Amino acid sequence: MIVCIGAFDGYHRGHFSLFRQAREMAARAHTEWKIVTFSPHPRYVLGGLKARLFTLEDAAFLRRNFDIPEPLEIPFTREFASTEPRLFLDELRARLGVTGIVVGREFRFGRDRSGDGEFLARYCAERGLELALMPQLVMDDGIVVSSTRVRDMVQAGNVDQAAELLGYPWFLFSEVVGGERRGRAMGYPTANMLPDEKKLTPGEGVYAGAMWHGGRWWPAAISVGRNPTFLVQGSLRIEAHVIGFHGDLYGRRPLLAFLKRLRLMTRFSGRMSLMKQLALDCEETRRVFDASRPLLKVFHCLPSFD
Ligand SMILES: Cc1cc2nc3c(=O)[nH]c(=O)nc-3n(C[C@H](O)[C@H](O)[C@H](O)COP(=O)(O)O)c2cc1C
Ligand SMILES: Nc1ncnc2c1ncn2[C@@H]1O[C@H](COP(=O)(O)OP(=O)(O)O)[C@@H](O)[C@H]1O
Repeated sequence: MIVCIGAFDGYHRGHFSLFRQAREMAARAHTEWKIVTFSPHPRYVLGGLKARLFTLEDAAFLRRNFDIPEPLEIPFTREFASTEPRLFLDELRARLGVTGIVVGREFRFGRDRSGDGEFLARYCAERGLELALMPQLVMDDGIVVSSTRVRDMVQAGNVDQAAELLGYPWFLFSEVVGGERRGRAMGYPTANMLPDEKKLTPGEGVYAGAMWHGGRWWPAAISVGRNPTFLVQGSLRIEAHVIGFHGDLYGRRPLLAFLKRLRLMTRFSGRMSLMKQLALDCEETRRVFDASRPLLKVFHCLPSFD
């Protein structure tokens, strides 16, 4: 068994290069490969990580889509974090029959983060295990691909940049719940997406996006904000006007993909000026949606209903 060890908050282009390597090593050795990961996310337990890029449901969808085998999820606690690296690997070998290891070069694990590349090289050489220490992937513009970087981009509203690092648009699955029913009266009904507190929220603003519903993609103009035109201290909401759609979404759990931020949230003088702007937002959303069709094709394993 070839194991690919890491924290994995969803999967980005850097992870995919690790998986390619693991797949190749497994094929050469006529064996299988598997991700070994930790749950909850180590940085959530040790501090620093408040919200994830992707929920466990999102990650399961990504694995189906990208043909990634079911991972081994090791319960992560503070005690576990101080396991001797050698002990951790001895147990993993006994459990899975490990013949090779693939990790990112910057990966550290175990007591005092002493399980580093140097340790792994020694451990593997002494036991005849194959080891691949993969360098961090760097984009053409010099940006280093990492989950932290993608999280920062999504939180800053730079979802188009995030998509470049991920290899697919950042998305969420969430239940559609009722709102104040103002949208319909303006001619722009919006599906209110129930936020998941474990998942991060994109920066406030208006986005061009796409919703997968009823077996097809729809262009969706998305608002992430507190409805400042109508409310003084509204709560943060994610809502999507699905362009060209007429029907009921309450109680559904569609996938909403974020393609590009179009503008910041604005407090308009009234509903007429907001409606004028919404028409422009929808026009721009259609344009971005049409240009993003190749990116959406990356998702080829979508549910036929939701
Ligand atoms: C594409 C889009 C852009 C929006 N932009 C703004 C905005 O700039 N300012 C604002 O106050 N509300 C904005 N909204 C939110 C509307 O105020 C909100 O959809 C409306 O109040 C309906 O609320 P309801 O779902 O509770 O009926 C936007 C909504 C959409 C779909
Ligand atoms: N094109 C559309 N985009 C989004 N939701 C739509 C659309 N057409 C119909 N709907 C339905 O209308 C609801 C939103 O209407 P809206 O008046 O904004 O009500 P609410 O305030 O309850 O969200 C959605 O949840 C969905 O069921």
